Amino acid sequence: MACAPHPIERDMTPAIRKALDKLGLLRDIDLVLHLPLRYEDETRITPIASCREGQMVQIEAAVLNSEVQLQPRRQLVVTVQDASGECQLRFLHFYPSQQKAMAPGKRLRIHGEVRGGFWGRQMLHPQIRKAEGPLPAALTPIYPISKGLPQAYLRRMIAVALQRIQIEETLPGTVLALAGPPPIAAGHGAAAGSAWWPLHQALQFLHNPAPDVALQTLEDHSHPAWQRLKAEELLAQQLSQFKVRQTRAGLGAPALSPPADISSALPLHEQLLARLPFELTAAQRRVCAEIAADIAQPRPMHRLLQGDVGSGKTVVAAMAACLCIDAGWQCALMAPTEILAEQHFRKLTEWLSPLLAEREQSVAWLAGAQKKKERAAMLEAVAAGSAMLVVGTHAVIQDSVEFARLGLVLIDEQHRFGVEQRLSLRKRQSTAPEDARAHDKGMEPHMLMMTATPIPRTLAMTYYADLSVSTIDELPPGRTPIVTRLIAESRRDELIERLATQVAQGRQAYWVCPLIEESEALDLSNATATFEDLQQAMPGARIGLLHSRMPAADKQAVMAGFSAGEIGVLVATTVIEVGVDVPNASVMVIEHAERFGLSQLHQLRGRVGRGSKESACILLYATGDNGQLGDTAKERLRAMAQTNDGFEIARRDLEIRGPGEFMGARQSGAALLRFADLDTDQALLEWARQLAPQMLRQQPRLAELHMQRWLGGKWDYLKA
Ligand SMILES: Nc1ncnc2c1ncn2[C@@H]1O[C@H](COP(=O)(O)OP(=O)(O)OP(=O)(O)O)[C@@H](O)[C@H]1O
Repeated sequence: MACAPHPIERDMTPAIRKALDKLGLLRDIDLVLHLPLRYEDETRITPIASCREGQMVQIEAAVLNSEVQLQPRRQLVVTVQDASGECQLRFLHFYPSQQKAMAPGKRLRIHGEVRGGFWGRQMLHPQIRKAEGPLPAALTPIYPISKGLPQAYLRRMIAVALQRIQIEETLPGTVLALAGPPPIAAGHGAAAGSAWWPLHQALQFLHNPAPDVALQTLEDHSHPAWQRLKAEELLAQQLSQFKVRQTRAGLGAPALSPPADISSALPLHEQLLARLPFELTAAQRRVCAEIAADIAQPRPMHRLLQGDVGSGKTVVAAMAACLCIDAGWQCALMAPTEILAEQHFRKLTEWLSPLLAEREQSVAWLAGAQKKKERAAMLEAVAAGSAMLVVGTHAVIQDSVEFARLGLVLIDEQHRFGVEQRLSLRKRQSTAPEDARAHDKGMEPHMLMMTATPIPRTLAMTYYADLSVSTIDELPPGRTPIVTRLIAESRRDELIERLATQVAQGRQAYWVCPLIEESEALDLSNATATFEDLQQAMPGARIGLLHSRMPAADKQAVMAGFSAGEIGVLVATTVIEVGVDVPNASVMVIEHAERFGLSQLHQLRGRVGRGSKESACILLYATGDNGQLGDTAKERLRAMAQTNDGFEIARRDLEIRGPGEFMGARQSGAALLRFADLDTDQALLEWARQLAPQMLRQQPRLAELHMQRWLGGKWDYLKA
């Protein structure tokens, strides 16, 4: 949908444009669907004498006095007065311009939370405006914003968009006429109204609610206007899921079962089993059988393989690749980072290359940083069909890669790839021109996505059309549980001393430095500083440094040195987060652990405890100015120390972060739920589930419009 120029675009700075882009606010419809996080009541003035402690209020008062105090710390203290009394405003950070705006004699409208104090009523960092013009008639919406985008500017943009947009109803007339939203589950807010609110009215209301509304119903999203919006969103998501399902039902896939007249003595997967230095666990055998049965069908498999860190997913992937190759089809494995892809490549080549070589077949490697000549040779082998297994990063799915007969795609850590990349790989079909292979055309490869971050079943079902799930719920034998300890940053020196002793005894350790959002440079300096510190503190040990900006060859060299046991301590940014497998490493130190998400900490911790050695994970945490760690941060870190179970950690992570963040939805662009909540809105979800297939059949135009509206560009993509 083209976007007409916005009337206030002339004041748009590049920073604002960037922020709007980041928030996906490109069309009028995106703006009107960008709903407030909360509201402030600026419609009335409360006399100072009636303000109660803890209340959010707006007062109108004149400045009596304004001074910068230096004790107990530097702050601006402003005393204001109305006809009923006085109040003190305190600002710990302030600009000279603010000081000027609050000079004695100025009349101000002041919005903030009232606190009691030794000197009477106070407000800390209230919002200040000049006392002029009439009071607004509606509550003031506070929107989610991004750096560079002022609230007031966004508010103006949304107001203009609301004025000029024509919103066509997409709920079928019969639905709107017959019944209202399903009742809200007990304990989740007020009951909804009895009829559906028209969409236009619901949007107008949510952007400008009348001041007499019960604020609670806006905050807990139980208001009928919110119900309408959540219903819309869930319907769009269900429509897209059913649509994808419909499309997929019509697709074929190669039935990957071994040919009856197999000439070699043993099928490839049995040869692999015979070569492995270990036996498969019962859980690994079970999931292998599930996958084998599924890819033997002539319709595309769409399966998630989940297993805790270190549960042995790689060998299952290798077994699946063997089945595919035995059936005469190629297999591709894609990993999100070069380190991880490289490690898979090394392992799979070690396991499979000798076996494939006997059949004049090979394993190919494709990555971004690759010599032209090598890449060309690989591409040729892939196109000719002699490279039966292709391993790499997203370079595997570039247009220049043509497979002769792609039968199976394995995606590691699927939630790190965008939905576009996944779909683009799925669309890879046989390009062979010969008639003999004409039947391969129009077929989709089977897909197996692997993850160590288990996705709760209901969530998976809601986000992915007909996804089957295989779970490895058992760790290989002989693992000793990892002991996790929380240590305050103030004890860093003590920790380094102990680590030095352990490294001298032949133990290997990772030392992970935190990711500081939006500042790769800072990340780097952190890791480099730690690297230098450790070098000084442990003159006897070899310390390695690994970060994402290093040239691929250097990364490989460092990883190889660590794998071979030559490097004692590997200082790294989170590039090692997923999948790195060095069984001898037995200590993991995570600096600023409080900045990581739970699943990420679990992934990092999973880099140790892979051998039979006793392993330890040290979560180094920094405390705030007051010497304390915040409650949520503490709760998170304690959860890590309490359990080694990835499923339990995923459950707690989901509780803390909500499904969108948890699924890595920001990057994935998956049909996201911004407003609805899968826990509290189950009745609405059920309603949408029932309506979606019916609407696709009976009102395809409305269904299409509805998806366009909610999913925009993402929907164009899913449709393709
Ligand atoms: N059945 C088994 N018995 C013994 N060792 C095994 C078994 N299966 C796998 N392993 C070994 O366990 C280690 C972990 O396996 P793998 O790297 O496949 O785990 P993963 O599930 O991919 O973990 P992550 O999610 O952390 O990448 C490897 O060194 C692998 O060789």
